Amino acid sequence: MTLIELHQVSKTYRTHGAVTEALFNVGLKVDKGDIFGVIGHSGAGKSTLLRCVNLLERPTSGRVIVNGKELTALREKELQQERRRIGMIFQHFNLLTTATVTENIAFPLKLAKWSSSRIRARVDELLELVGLRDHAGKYPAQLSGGQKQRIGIARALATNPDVLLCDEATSALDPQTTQSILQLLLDINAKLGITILLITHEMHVIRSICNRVAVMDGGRIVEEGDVLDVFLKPKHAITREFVGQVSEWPDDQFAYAHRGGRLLRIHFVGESTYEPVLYEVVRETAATFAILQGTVSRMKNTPYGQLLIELRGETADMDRIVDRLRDRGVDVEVVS
Ligand SMILES: Nc1ncnc2c1ncn2[C@@H]1O[C@H](COP(=O)(O)OP(=O)(O)OP(=O)(O)O)[C@@H](O)[C@H]1O
Repeated sequence: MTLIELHQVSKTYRTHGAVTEALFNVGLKVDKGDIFGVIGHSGAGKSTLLRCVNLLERPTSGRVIVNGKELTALREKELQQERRRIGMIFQHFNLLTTATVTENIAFPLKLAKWSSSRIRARVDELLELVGLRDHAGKYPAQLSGGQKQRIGIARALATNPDVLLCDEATSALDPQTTQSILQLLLDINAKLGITILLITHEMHVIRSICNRVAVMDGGRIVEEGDVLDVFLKPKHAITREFVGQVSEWPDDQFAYAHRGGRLLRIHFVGESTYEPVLYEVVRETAATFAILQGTVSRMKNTPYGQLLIELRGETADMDRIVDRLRDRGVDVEVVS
C-alpha cells in the first residue's frame, strides 16, 4: 500500500528578486512500512522535498497525497489535523530549551488537547520507548546530542503518526551515537510499523536502515530503487559516487597484474553469502581460482559478499563456471 505519493511536485523559491528552482516535477511513492532514504549533495533539494510532504513548504505545483488524503487540496484546518499523522525530527533537534524532557514530549499532545491524565500515560510510554525514563525532569541543555534526538523522536511519535519524516537526523551526532539513533529508528519501524522517510547526505545511513533509496541531484530524482540493487548496480554517476563512500573496495581494485586468467567480480546476496558456492562450482571443472579481494557486509538485515577472483584454466571451464555461478543466483561481472 502506498502511503506517501508526490505527483509532479515542483518548488520555486523567490526571494528578493532571486529565483531558485529547488524541485522539478518530482514523483515519489513510499509504501507503508518502508524506510525510504533520499540522498543527495547539499542544495540537491532534499530538505525542500521532505518539507513538501507535510506542506511545511507548499509546492509551487504538483500534488502531495499522504494516507490517501491529498494534502495540497486541504484547507488549513483539515491540514493541521492531517499533520498530526506525520511526525518530524530535525538535525538540530528543535527542542524547547526552557522546557523539561517531559514537557517537550507532552507539547504536541497539549496542542491536540489531550487530557492531562492521557498525556501523562502517553509520555511515560514514550520515555520508555526511547530510553529516557531516568531523564524525564531534565532540561535539553543537560543532555547529550543523542539524548536530545531521542526527545525529538518521542515528541514526533507522541500523537501516533503513521509517518516519521527525518531531516538529517543523525548529521550532528558522533558515529557511535548515530548508530544508536539509527537502531532506534529501525526498532520503531519494526515495532510500530511506522513508515520512515529520511533525507541524508551519508550513504552509510541508507545502507544501515533503508530498504528503498532515491538519489537527488539538481532538484530531480536521478535514480531510485531497492537499496541492495542500487548499491550493487548504481547507474547514475552521482549514485556511484555515493556508493563509493561506503565501498570496501580500494580504488586500485583493477590494478592487478594480469596473469592470463579471467578476472571476475562476484556479489553474493542473502544466504548464498555463507554457502561454499564458488568452491562447489569450480570443483566441477579442472580450473582453479585465486581470491584477490573479498568482503562480507550487511545491508540492513541482508548479508552480502563481494569477491574479486582470478580464474585460471581452459576457456570452456571458465565459461562453464560463470554460467553455473549465474544459475545459482550469484551476480557475476566478467572484468577481463
Ligand atoms: N527558503 C528558501 N528560500 C530560498 N531558497 C531556498 C530556500 N530553501 C532552500 N532554498 C534553495 O533551494 C535549493 C535546494 O535547497 P534544499 O535545502 O532543499 O537542498 P538540500 O539538498 O536539503 O541541501 P542541504 O543539505 O544543504 O540542506 C538550494 O539552492 C537552496 O539554496
